[in-house]
Amino acid sequence: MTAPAPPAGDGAAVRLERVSRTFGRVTALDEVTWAFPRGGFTAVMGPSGSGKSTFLHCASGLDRPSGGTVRIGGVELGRLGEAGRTRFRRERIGFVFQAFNLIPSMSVEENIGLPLRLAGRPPDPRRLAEVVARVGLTERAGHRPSELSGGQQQRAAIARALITEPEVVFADEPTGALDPRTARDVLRLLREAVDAAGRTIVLVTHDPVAAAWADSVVFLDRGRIVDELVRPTVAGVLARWEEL
Ligand SMILES: Nc1ncnc2c1ncn2[C@@H]1O[C@H](COP(=O)(O)OP(=O)(O)OP(=O)(O)O)[C@@H](O)[C@H]1O
Repeated sequence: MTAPAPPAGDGAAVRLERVSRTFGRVTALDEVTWAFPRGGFTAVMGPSGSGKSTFLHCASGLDRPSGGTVRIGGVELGRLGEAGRTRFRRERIGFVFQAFNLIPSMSVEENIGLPLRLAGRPPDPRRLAEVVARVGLTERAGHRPSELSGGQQQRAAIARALITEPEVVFADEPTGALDPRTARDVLRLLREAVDAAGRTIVLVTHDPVAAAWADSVVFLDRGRIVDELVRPTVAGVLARWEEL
């Protein structure tokens, strides 16, 4: 199945055309064609081994597909060399992982400002303070990640992912290590980034509660997108999940 394709170039933040990834004789992604709308929040779900991580790696330029094309903000990633892709990821894509991946020796504020410093654009202190405040970490700005709770660390990681105003944020099980209440705060932040700032988010998750925060859920099975649920509810996601 294919997405109702938005107009070429503009309506889609991320566009995959017949993207495949094979590992030896295993086909982890099988000609996936999909367009992720700009300013949309999409969850990607599927059983273990269905290809979610492979999808995330190929769609975000962390890995090169065996076939097909990925375009982000109109740039075809396959045309960039290794160094070009690294730079593109750093400057135009945000990542949030289950394990937070903050740098232990840096303060919260330094971690959040890091992508801008790496891009040679030292953060304006006022804007940095605003971003820190938006994720509720003003009191913790000078602390090290180890001094923060898991939820606070993930909020810092989200601020770090958003600070470059990326084309798209890829979040890989961002609530996997959090209790349900803390998870809800993190999901609310992602939702706000879409609703208030127009960001585009692709969330890979096993969790129907997390998926129900998205505008739509796409289901992967054996390396293919097999269904989409628009305006998902937890019950709706669970019902569809049962059928996979
Ligand atoms: N580096 C690799 N080498 C060989 N096979 C791989 C590699 N990465 C993934 N695969 C295979 O590709 C398929 C899809 O794996 P993938 O990790 O993308 O699934 P997933 O949906 O993310 O699974 P999970 O939910 O368990 O993390 C599986 O059959 C997996 O064994």
